[in-house]
Amino acid sequence: MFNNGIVNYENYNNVEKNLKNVLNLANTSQNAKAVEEEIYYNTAKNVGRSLNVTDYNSLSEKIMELGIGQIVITNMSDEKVVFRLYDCFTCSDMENIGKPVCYFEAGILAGAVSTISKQDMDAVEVRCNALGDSYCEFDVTKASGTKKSFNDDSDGEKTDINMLYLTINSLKLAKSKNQIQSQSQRSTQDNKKLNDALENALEADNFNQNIIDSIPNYLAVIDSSGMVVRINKKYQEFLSSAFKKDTSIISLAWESKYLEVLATGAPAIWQQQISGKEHIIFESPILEAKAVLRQVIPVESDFIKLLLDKISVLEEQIDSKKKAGETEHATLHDPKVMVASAEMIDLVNYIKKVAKTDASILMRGESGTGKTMFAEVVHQESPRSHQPFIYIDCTTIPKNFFETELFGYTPGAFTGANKKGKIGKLEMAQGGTVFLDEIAEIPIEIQSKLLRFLQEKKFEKMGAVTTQQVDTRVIAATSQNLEAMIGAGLFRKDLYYRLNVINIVLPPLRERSQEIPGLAERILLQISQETGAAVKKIEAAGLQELMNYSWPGNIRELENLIKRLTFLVDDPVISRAAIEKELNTAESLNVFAGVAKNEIKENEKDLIVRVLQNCRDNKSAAAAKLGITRQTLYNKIKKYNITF
Ligand SMILES: Nc1ncnc2c1ncn2[C@@H]1O[C@H](COP(=O)(O)OP(=O)(O)OP(=O)(O)O)[C@@H](O)[C@H]1O
Repeated sequence: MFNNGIVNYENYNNVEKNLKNVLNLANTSQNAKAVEEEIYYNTAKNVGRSLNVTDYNSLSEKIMELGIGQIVITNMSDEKVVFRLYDCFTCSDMENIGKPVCYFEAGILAGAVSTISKQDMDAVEVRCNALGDSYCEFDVTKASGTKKSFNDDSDGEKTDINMLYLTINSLKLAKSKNQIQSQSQRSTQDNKKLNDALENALEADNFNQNIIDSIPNYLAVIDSSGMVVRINKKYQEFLSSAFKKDTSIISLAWESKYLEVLATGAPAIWQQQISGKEHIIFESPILEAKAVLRQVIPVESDFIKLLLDKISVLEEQIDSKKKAGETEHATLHDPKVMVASAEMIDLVNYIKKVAKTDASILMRGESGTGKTMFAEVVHQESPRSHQPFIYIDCTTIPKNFFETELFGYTPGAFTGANKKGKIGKLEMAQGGTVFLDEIAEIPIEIQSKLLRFLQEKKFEKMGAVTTQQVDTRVIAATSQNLEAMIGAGLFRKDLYYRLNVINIVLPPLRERSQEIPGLAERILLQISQETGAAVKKIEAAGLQELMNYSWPGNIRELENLIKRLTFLVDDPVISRAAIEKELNTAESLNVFAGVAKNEIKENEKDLIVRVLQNCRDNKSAAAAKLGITRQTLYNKIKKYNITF
């Protein structure tokens, strides 16, 4: 037993012993490490089963979604499936240690293939980064019956699944924490995803006390005032006296970073010696509940040692990059694409991975954040890159023309139709990619036809009696709130789910202001390459000014502003004063208006309000600056319920 926050490691061993007993493995001839690997393997196998994947495509997507890596099947028969796993979650950063270590991944694949093939399968890892290979390879074959699993025990299975999900989520959080240079640079999008994942894992079981009790880590929930409002059995066992709900962490003498975690929304992870043994303390936010989930994980198992090794490798990498003062770039085929923050590098690496699949993609983000540019990146990075990429701006197609634009028509399909008929854009892009920009504009009647195309790759031209099949990948983009449109009956839910197989959210520039210096530098370089003039620089205080600005027009607006400044400023260095002036003057509003004219989208209301304020509510002046008619401005004021 312990006090002053000192954890007695013996109890963790007891928990582990119990687990081993459940598995009936403790008395076998296998050594302790093998037993532990077996536990993780079997636990992961049950998770693999519970993924309920029905085919290898969905398995591939699921593996990617869980952040485990990217699988490729290299051999498949009734007896055996061989998987290669790239970017393996466990071992991708490891050096050769002479033995395979990915029993986690092996278990997940074994479980998932068991579900798909409807027979019990086991996986053996034959290649691994930890064996000196550059990827992992798993042979998944019919189970011999020697390995144990929890299949017959549904409660056990559920418990394992929760344990594994929590562990995976913890690892992901720990990993991402260490991959990012500072908390301030941390992507809100990532934070949200990770937080959601954790919350889902918890909420799925209503944070049931039985479940937290079954987790062999010490677990507690701390509320925003520092009260420990929940604690699991394992943790309780370490306290010198019985735990009473709502005890403050100070009185328990726990070192906690709950205040920092709640303030930043980012998890805190550190290592601490407790009772002479190393432990990982991991505190992550449960934002909805304004609470912090604290886990104490003994650093005794090989599993945690592997994690720590990985963390230190990542830390070293980050340090050396910082020292070198480099900005890491994800290499892309298109040199125009600028990626200048850790967050965007992660996103680009993800885009490169999903590009290799055929799944539909939904790009989301405000106008000017790069949806079109990154849709092209997906195409260029995909095996379809030598086939057409066709851009369709759905805002420019009249309602009645959507069907013929997308699907085409046969000769004489309607009065006035072209005698030769018309090939639709989906057919034109055969073998390639169609990018549907502002998909929310597609009328609901056409949405069902598009849905069928996404499901079956089949459609009928207008007026046709035969069905056609074409192999075209669809990428869609929207700056609209599709969920609200579904609620209003304007967008089909099934189409939304179908498109949303892969969801890429491009954050607005104001949320990635640390990218601005890098972006500005590259824009200046690009201008110099285009004009042949010397590359200009921006004064440091000027960059700060750019970083503080809210960029309603995002990167497009930044590009326009910098282009304008390079023409206006003769000096080789663009000063803060020039930037300030440009951001504030009527000219900058005109640039802004140039942006606005093309971008009457989600941030339109904000834009109109700002321009109206700048024009002191003079609607004629505001309409002129926005590049729209007075009547259109009135319509929009009414539409958005703008009051003065
Ligand atoms: N990462 C980037 N690197 C370089 N240029 C970029 C980047 N992201 C966006 N841009 C540039 O910003 C401008 C706007 O990008 P893009 O047209 O792709 O945005 P969008 O989200 O599709 O906008 P809209 O919704 O208005 O169609 C383009 O000129 C594009 O080249």
